[in-house]
Order: sequence, then structure tokens, then C-alpha cells
Amino acid sequence: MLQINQVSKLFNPGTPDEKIALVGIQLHLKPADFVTVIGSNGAGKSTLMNIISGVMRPDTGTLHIEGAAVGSLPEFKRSQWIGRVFQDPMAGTAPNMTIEENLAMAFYRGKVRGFGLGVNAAKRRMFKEQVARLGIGLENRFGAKVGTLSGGERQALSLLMSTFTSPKILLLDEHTAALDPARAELITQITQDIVREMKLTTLMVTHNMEQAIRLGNRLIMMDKGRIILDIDETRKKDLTVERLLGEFEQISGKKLADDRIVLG
Ligand SMILES: Nc1ncnc2c1ncn2[C@@H]1O[C@H](COP(=O)(O)OP(=O)(O)OP(=O)(O)O)[C@@H](O)[C@H]1O
Repeated sequence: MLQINQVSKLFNPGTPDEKIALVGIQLHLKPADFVTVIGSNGAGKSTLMNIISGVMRPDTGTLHIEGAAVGSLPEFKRSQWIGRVFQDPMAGTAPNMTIEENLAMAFYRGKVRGFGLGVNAAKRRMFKEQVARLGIGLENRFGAKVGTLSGGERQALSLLMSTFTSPKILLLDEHTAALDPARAELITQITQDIVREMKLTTLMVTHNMEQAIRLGNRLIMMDKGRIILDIDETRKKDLTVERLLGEFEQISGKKLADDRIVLG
């Protein structure tokens, strides 16, 4: 489904500010793989997400989605294949537009439109059914401006919107990190349901070790621009936070340094 071959990225090459972000990344995801990504500060997690979504170009290496080379396509051309939810609840939605308008915008993304973001009765019913599945009552607030929603409600909506185009890849970029524990758990639950129901191929960056272990069928750990651990479904079942930290220390020769780490 997603094939990343020998992707490297260096920032500010040849200057005192030179930063190695990614080194020869090899990552192949099968359809419906749900991979959690953890790593120390500056390990290259965000850069990897940015390169997959097309925000950044790699210096070397190739990217294929379902066999098609997408590495040279700009972000807007990849957007119908890639759904992304960011850490910042403000990032994925338009605050001055209503819930319905936001949904219409997401629904028509990448599609040829006739006359604007028209929503007929059938579309409205479909949108409401989708929003009702989130289980947080947003279907009763369709006319409300999104800027009036809580952070958790906005993340739930962003998540739903990111899947409207039936993306081939879903990128979750610490999407629960800015929420309080109860809302983070709700969004985690909704994420699991959506990913399972839509069989989405998913990459989720998280600083929450327990979450990284509990969710998905595969876990990768990054350090200094490399994937240093790749744990499959069978090994993941027996994984604990202590064991994972131990493995990290053994491979990297240091303790995991992450300002925002949550052990669970
Ligand atoms: N636009 C940029 N310009 C220069 N250096 C950058 C840029 N973006 C990232 N870097 C550097 O590249 C390296 C990888 O950064 P990246 O943000 O991908 O790490 P990360 O794993 O997401 O880190 P964190 O968990 O701390 O957010 C770091 O050393 C970072 O300082």
C-alpha cells in the first residue's frame, strides 16, 4: 500500500545548522496496517509525516502509494489519497464555517464541483449519519460554527473529515496530545472504530507509550532519523512500556529523551 524506499532528509546542509532528519528510511505498509510511531525528540517523526503528505520533498528516495510513484506530486495532488489529523485541534477545520459547511468542504475535496459546496437533503442526511457515528451529539449542532466546539469535538470532526475522501493512507500526527485525558481517550476510541470500520492504512505518531502499544498491529520506534525498532503484531501482543524502554536503551545506548513522553 505505502512503500518508502531509502528516504533521507537533511536540513540546512553544509551549514553549522545542519540537521539530519531522516536517514535511508525503508518502510512498507500493507493494506489496513495500523502502525504506531514513537521516538525521541527530533527523531524525524514529523519530517516523515511531512514527506508522506507532500509538505516536504526528500533529498533522496522514493515513495509509492498502491504502486504509483507519488514522491514528486505536490501536497494538493496527494490530498485525496492522504488524510491527516494534526495535534492542534484548530488545524484541521475552518472555525468560521459551520459543521455542515466543513463537512461539505471535506466531502468535495479533490472532486470536480458543479456549483460550490451545495448540500442537498440527501447529502445532509448522509453527513448527519456520519457525524452521529462519532457518538458525541454533533449531529444536533449542524449549524454551529466550528470555532465554538471544544478541542475534543474539533478533533473528532477533523478525524471524520480526513476520512471523507476514503484516503489510502491516514496520518495521525499526535492527534490526541493536546487534549485532556478523558477527551484523548474518547478520540482514541473513535480513531480505533473508524480505522477498523474503514480498514484504513494508518500511521499514528504518539508520545503516549501505552497508547502506542495498545493500538494498531505494528509499532515502529525512531531515533536520529532512523527506524531502530519495528515490532510486528505477534511481538507487540507481549510488549510492555518497561520492555519497550529497555529495548530502546539497548539499541540506542541511551535513555529515551522526550519532553512530552507519557508512559501510560
Ligand atoms: N524545517 C526545519 N528546518 C531545520 N531543521 C529542521 C526542520 N524541521 C525539522 N528539523 C530538524 O530535523 C530533525 C527531525 O525533526 P522532526 O521534527 O522530524 O522530529 P520529531 O521526531 O517529530 O521530534 P519531536 O517529537 O521533538 O517533535 C530535528 O533535529 C529537527 O530540529
